[in-house]
Amino acid sequence: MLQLISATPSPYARKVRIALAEKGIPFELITEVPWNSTTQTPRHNPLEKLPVLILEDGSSVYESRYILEVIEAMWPDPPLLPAGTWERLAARKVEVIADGVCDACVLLFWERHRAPEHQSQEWIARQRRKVDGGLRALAEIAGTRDWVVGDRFGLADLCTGTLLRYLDVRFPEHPWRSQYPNLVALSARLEQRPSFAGSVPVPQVISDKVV
Ligand SMILES: N[C@@H](CCC(=O)N[C@@H](CS(=O)(=O)O)C(=O)NCC(=O)O)C(=O)O
Repeated sequence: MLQLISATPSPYARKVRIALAEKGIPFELITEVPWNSTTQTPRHNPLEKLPVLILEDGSSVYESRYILEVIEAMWPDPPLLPAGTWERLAARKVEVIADGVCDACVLLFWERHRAPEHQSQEWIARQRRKVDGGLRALAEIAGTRDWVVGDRFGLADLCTGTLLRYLDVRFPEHPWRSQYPNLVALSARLEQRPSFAGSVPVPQVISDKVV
């Protein structure tokens, strides 16, 4: 059976969990804390990051964007990408923005884990700008349409939804809910999907010293 190495707060792993669930593909969920020395992740990804999709032949696929491409190629129906070239590229651009905001959140999270005297306020401000700028761009793209790109659920919704709920876990004080009512409505709609309801992110316990 397919296996997915995941972590409870991971927005990147949630992207894959949702994609597999939307396509009805059964898989074994292996929940890890990649920050602890006990993690198995490095055995399957030389970059030591999850998510990692372990295929039936034991080979491993990593990097969420690439994992989703492999899933789309192996199990094309229902498609998560629009058929038209430019709509497909528009969905990929939304993934770039959403992943970039998640990346900035991760950097912010770890900077704040440093002792106060070692935290760089300039670095924190820089990551915060990326989060704010990315959210602004996503709110503009999403508008008040039912779906972020195209006329049905797809990759752009999957990435935007996972990012928004991740903010609640890693950046709960961010005012996006008061800034972007259209994103609040989109998130609420997406979280009602069984694929989202079955993969709600929660914080994890990190026992090792990471930074
Ligand atoms: N670009 C990667 C990012 C994956 C990533 O950063 N994963 C984190 C876990 S989480 O932040 O998603 O919860 C990780 O494994 N980090 C371990 C490490 O960076 O060594 C993807 O999209 O898959």
